[in-house]
Amino acid sequence: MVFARSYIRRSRAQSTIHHIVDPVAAHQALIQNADDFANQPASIFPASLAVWRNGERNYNITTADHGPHWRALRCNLTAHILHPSRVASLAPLLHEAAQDLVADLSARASAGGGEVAVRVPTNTALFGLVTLLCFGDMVDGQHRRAMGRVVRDYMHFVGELSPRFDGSMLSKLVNWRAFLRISALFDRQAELYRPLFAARRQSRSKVRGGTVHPYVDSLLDLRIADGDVRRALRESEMVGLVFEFLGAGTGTIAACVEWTLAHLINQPEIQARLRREIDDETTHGAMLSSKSLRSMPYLNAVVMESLRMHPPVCFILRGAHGEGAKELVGATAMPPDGLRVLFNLGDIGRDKATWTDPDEFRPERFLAGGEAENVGPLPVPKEIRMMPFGAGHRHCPGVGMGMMLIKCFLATLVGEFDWAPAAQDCSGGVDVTERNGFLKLMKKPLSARVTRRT
Ligand code: HEM
Repeated sequence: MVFARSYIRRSRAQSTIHHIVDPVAAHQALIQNADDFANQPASIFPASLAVWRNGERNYNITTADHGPHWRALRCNLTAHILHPSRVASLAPLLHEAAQDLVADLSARASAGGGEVAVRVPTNTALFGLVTLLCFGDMVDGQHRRAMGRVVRDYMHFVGELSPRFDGSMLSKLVNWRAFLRISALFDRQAELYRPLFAARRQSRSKVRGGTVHPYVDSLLDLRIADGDVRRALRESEMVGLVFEFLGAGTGTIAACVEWTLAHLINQPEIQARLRREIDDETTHGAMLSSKSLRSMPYLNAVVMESLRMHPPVCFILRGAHGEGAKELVGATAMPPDGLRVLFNLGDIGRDKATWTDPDEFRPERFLAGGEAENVGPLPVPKEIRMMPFGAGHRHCPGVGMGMMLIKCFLATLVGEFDWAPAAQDCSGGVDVTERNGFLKLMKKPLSARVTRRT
């Protein structure tokens, strides 16, 4: 009986989630008390799903505890594929992927009377690019589509499950079907990636004349400390890391592109101003270098405003320890696994005390003289005003590549097409209602009327 009562108390404390919805509290937690807020809670979804059936933990960077193992994995990513010099040299590949998307949208528009759905083709183009960055050019179309389906289904099921899952045992039992489905997807990814690991182990042929250094090569070469020895990564660890890479670099960017186009359709004067900047920077259809993409202030302002209003990752969940954390969230006890603290990135970006008319899409606020002139994609140590890429020790390592991809795709799409509402949206404008799941997506996926510019 005593055991039962203490178990109930413990599981209640563990399933309580403390919500942080304003930038000041987020700053106190993630910057001022960064060490206390450096982990994901061990027991909660999706970390709990990271345990394979054989009991081996499927660590990736997101689920690894703050410490030497996490540092080694994260440094491997940032020192190789995400190193700023490598990212800058990828401009031709990004241009190629964006041009493939233009061709795909043109074909779809011709077949669809001038109207296109944006989400699926954008995701497809991005997935092709991240697959190339991950494995090189040995993945054929069929294999790539199968991998894309697994990533998409995973995000769908996790998005469905997240709102009704609180990490408790009861919740696991109630949702056992969803757990089995997700577990089957883990098995499927392993099946799909293993032959590619083997092929890359056998031959390290140059990819695109040496411009691309596949992520998987760096994983094969990596040696991590394990007790007294240094060892190679296990295949199951590589599967988790590859899956993280493919997922992180696709849906988030596609979501931001879709949200931004929706606002540009609703506010044609902003679309026209952005197009003028693009036309001034490049001749029609020519490649934009990474330097050009960085030096277009209005493009940057449009992307920042979109990320402020609709951060593609809706929430960050942290497992917090320490007295500072307890005080900050007003908890009376510290559960053995730590406190669960959820940061709502959407609410933080629309905080009324921080932003003027936060629900208005107004890119000008990010230009010189605007209220957010100095705000960048990552918070500065002094304050947080928005945090679409997170903050603190675990901020997104893909911020540089993410910003460059979003800008490249948007500049290409706005330079190549005029964007107008689809027939169904002509009177009321595009509906920008949000749906929070694994990602913050448009509740009604964007369809638009596109006209190719000549
Ligand atoms: C628009 C694009 C992207 C957005 C909005 C985004 C957003 C985020 C956010 C909010 C986090 C959690 C940060 C935190 O806990 O403080 C995160 C983590 C992460 N992101 Fe991104 N991300 C994007 C693109 C990318 C790309 C392109 C990659 C790599 C290819 C990437 C890899 C990761 C990884 C590995 C983590 C885990 C970091 C850790 O726990 O140490 N992301 N991202």
